[in-house]
Amino acid sequence: MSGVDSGFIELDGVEKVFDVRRKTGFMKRAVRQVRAVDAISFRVERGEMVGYIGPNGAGKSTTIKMLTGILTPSAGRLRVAGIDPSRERKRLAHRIGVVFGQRTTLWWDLPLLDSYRLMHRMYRIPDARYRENLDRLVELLDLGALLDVPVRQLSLGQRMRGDIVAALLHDPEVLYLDEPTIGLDVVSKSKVREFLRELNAERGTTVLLTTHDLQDIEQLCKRVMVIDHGCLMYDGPLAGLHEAGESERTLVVDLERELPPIDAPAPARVVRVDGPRQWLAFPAGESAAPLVARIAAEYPLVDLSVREPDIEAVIATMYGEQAERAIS
Ligand SMILES: Nc1ncnc2c1ncn2[C@@H]1O[C@H](COP(=O)(O)OP(=O)(O)OP(=O)(O)O)[C@@H](O)[C@H]1O
Repeated sequence: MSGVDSGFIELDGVEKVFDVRRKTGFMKRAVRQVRAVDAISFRVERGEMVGYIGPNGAGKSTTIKMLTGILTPSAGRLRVAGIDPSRERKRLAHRIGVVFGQRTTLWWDLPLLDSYRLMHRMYRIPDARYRENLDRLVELLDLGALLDVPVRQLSLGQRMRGDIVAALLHDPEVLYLDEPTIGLDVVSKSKVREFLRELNAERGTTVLLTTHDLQDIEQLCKRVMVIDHGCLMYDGPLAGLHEAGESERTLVVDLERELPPIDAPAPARVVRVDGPRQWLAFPAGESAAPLVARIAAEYPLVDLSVREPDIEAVIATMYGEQAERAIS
């Protein structure tokens, strides 16, 4: 695939409409159409790591299913590495890896290693490459001690790391991750994120990441796309999304003792005080560092943490603003 403005993943006016049949009476059925993806166009270049986010039912999974060839678009043009996924699903399967956070592609009753052996054969991975990839991935994801454990006995975080290895054994050029950190504890989340960063930096793997956790995006993706009601609402850096959504992060500060509200530089401000604990809201697009430095210098600080806004709230604000602009 060549061409100056051709991306590695390309969508042009892609749509997916589902016919949903509903029983309305004896022998009567009504057909309702659900437009899950509505004329979406974007390009992702080779080696990019992009967040694909949106509220429940927005159309994320439907897009990923079209990108893997599981679903055929109702309209539009879609290419991954120059391949039309729904026409050449098998050929594409050798070039992509998929991880669904909520489901496993591993065999539930088999030890991890047996699942990997099956993938070795299924993907016809050359022996030397399989061995090399397995050794490297197992080491990077710290799974050495778990290879003989049946998948059903693994914790969620271990299973997720096991799934990531499975998705990468055949050296895919592109990896789709659907909620890869959902339900994981802080340590497992950071292991998965660190691994993905390294994979992208060292191997140049193109990554499309679906998540409800804005920290996944913040720590991994320079670019984020927001989809809602099947439409692409935003495509740009995360900071821009925060500006568009005017979202705020919260700095939770624990002081040595109860004190009057902290005198914070605007637009940061105290939004709640409870004994020695105070909550300060500040624009999510800005760094917390200057605010933290000032508080640390002027107040008897014991501890602090930063809370992220949730995606639903950011998108709801974006929507509210668009609706207001449309009315005025
Ligand atoms: N096979 C199907 N038949 C009918 N409607 C469907 C089908 N698959 C998805 N939909 C509908 O299409 C819309 C988009 O669903 P999709 O699963 O792509 O959303 P999502 O963004 O992945 O949501 P979530 O975050 O909840 O996984 C929803 O309204 C959903 O009910």
